[in-house]
Amino acid sequence: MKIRVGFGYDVHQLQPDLPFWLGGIVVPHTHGALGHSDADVLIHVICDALLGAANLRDIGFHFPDTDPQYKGIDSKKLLAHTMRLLRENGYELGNVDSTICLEKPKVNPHIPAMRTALAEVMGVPEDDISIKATTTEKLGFVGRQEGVAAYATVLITKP
Ligand SMILES: Nc1ccn([C@@H]2O[C@H](COP(=O)(O)O)[C@@H](O)[C@H]2O)c(=O)n1
Ligand SMILES: C[C@@]1(CO)OP(=O)(O)OP(=O)(O)OC[C@H]1O
Repeated sequence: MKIRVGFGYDVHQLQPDLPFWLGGIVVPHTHGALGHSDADVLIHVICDALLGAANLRDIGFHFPDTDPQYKGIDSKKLLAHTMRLLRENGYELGNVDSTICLEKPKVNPHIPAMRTALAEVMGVPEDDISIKATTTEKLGFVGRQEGVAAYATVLITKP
């Protein structure tokens, strides 16, 4: 069996009065993430980690932010498409581990709903998706609440 790993990193600005899409759900907050899509930074890093693991370039290659068809798109659709690409190339997901870097709000109460949403889109058990969160102790752009960052690592397998 072939086993490969992939890694993803992404950042989005936070702006007032936008819906805060994160992990496939809307997290109640005064600010939301700004992007060409719905700016779901957690989904974007999972897509990038999956694409990287299969050596299939990155999210901007498959879904360019110059293409109007992706304007405001629900990132769950990008994740579903990424999983199709992965499976077409003979891979299946082993597991995802991820970290959201965000000063406020606390996202811990929302992590179960994010795992449920992502597992459904990806067609995998919830147990295969780990989501963690950390502040940056008020340091940097995350600490100043100017942005949200995320990291993901995935393992994929091919029989
Ligand atoms: N936006 C966040 C940030 C953190 N958490 C949870 O709080 C714990 C402590 O965070 P520190 O940055 O102070 O280490 C962290 O382990 C998370 O469980 C959160 O829910 N939402
Ligand atoms: C998802 C895409 C496409 O709508 O747009 P953004 O929401 O700006 O996200 P980013 O992670 O900057 O890059 C990928 C883009 O191509």
